[in-house]
Parts: sequence; C-alpha cells; structure tokens
Amino acid sequence: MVRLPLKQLLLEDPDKVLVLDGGQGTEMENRGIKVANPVWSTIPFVDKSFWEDKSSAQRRIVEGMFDDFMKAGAEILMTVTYQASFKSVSENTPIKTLPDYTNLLTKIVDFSRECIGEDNYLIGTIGPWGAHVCCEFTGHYGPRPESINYYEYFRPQLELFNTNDNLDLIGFETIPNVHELKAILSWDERILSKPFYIGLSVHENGVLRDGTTMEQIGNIIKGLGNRRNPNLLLLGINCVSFNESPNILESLHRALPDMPLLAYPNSGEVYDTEKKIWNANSDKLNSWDTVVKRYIDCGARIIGGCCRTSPADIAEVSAAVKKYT
Ligand code: MET
Ligand SMILES: [Zn+2]
Repeated sequence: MVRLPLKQLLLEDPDKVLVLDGGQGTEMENRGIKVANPVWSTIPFVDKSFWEDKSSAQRRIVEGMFDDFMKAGAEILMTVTYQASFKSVSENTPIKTLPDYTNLLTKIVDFSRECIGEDNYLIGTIGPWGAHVCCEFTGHYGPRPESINYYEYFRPQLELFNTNDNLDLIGFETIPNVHELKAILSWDERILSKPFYIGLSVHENGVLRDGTTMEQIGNIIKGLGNRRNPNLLLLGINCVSFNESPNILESLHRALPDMPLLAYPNSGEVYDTEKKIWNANSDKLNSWDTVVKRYIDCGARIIGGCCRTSPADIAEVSAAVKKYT
C-alpha cells in the first residue's frame, strides 16, 4: 500500500495537514443529479444502470466530481454515504434486505477507491441518526434522546465499514445531540475497530445544536479515561457557519488541547428554508486563507469543505494549507 496508515501519519508527521474534499451532496446537485429524496446523495448508486453501464451519465458525474476535487488538491476523500443507513435505504428504496444493502455499500466503497486511486485516503461517511428524520441542524431528538438505540441504527453501516480495507477512516458527520455523541464514544474496539472521527454539528453561537458547550464535550471525552476507544483519531466540526468556524474550533481546542482536530465548514452561503435556495452571504467576514490559518494554529489535521463548497473552494483550502504548513 502506498499510503501510510492514517494513525501513523498523524503521529509521525505532526506538521502534516490533509486536504479533504468538499460538499459532495451539493456538488452532485450542481452537476445535475437530483438529490431531493430520503437517501439524498446516495440516490444515483441505487439505480442499477449506475453499475451496469459504465458510461452512464450519473456515473460520469460522480467520477468527474472526485477527479475535480483531487485536481484541486484533495488527498482525503469521502464515500457518498451520508444518508445511506440501512434504515434509510431499506425504507425508501427497492433495496430491502441486509445482503442487498451490504452489496450496495460494498460497491459504493470499492467504486470510490477506484476513483481516488491508492495514494489518497478514503473516509466511509455516516450521517447522524437525525439525518433520517432531518433534524441534524436542530438536534431535537424527541423527548427521550438518551433512550434511542443508536447502535442498532448505525450497526449495519458500521459493520461493513469496519471490515472493508478500502476505507482508511470512518467519519461520523454532523452529530448534533450529546446523547448520540456519548453513545458513539461508549463504543469500544469491538464495535469501532477502524480509525474514526466525529464531526459535530455546532450552532453559530458556538454550542452543539442541542445546547451542549464545547467545554462540556471536552469534559465528556476527558472523563472517558482509559475507556476511550484508541481508534478515535480526530474530533471536529462540519457543516457549520463559515464565519464562526474558527472561533468554534478554537473553543474545542481550548477544551481538548491534545486532540487532533478537523474542520470542514459550509461555503458561507445561507440557506433560505422557505424558498429552498442558497443566498450569497454578504457578511462573509473571512477568506479560506484566514480560516485555514486559524484552524491550523489550533491543531487541525484535516481541513476541507461541507455543503456548497466546490473544487474551487478546495483549491483555496489547499493553497492555504501549503502556505501555513
Ligand atoms: C449535511 S452535511 C453533508 C456531508 C456530506 N459529506 C456531503 O457533503 O455530502
Ligand atoms: Zn454539509
């Protein structure tokens, strides 16, 4: 294998910062794929023609997207599996059984590896429990969030990602609720046997969507002591306000000074939930150059973009990473 195991790279090359890709779901939408459905950006992979016809339009779009992110400088890229839990897929697509689901996810992972080659790192992404009920930006997990069986929800996707050698890292993205965070943190190496990270969904006022502060999150992680899963490699934020993201990451760094961090904010545009369109943010206070420098200064080791960030954004991230490392 050409690439070093990620854990080793993070330890042995402390100045290395990896450039992540951008917002795949929104980028696929920009390129003409209709993603408005319950499995979101995983939809093209559910179509048989994606696998049977190697020159199908949708397949070319996904290949082109990976290519353009790599040309922009991305060296760690994601599978398009944010909303591909067994529950979401089996309830909303013709794929109903565990073997068929496993087959679908294996094909997606192996296809993504083919797209990015052996030199780059591949993350198997997992959206939060809230993604299947669209509440990853509110964190409202109902009256008893502590009694949700998170493990049961994640298990089929996790078991597959754990065992597929094409994946270097598992990414839990956009986690908005502290009970879900605690559940993931309670899983040991038998449940999470591959390196993983957790991306938090943080309000622009700096607290987790459910109101938990970064300091409280720091205490939860410190409190794990030797029960902490050694595969937890990084903690960070994703799909958060572009302008506020450096402040948020800095507060996470103050809470956990030794933790390697990751950050991939939104583009800085603002979503109008009524008109369902993205508007340019006239108050975009920062440039990628500024935010990337601040991320690096507080210990970020993986930096990229989330929703509405494109290869052009990743090129700016990559230039800033080169400048400041
Ligand atoms: C709602 S956050 C989405 C994250 C996902 N990795 C994507 O960009 O497709
Ligand atoms: Zn996002």
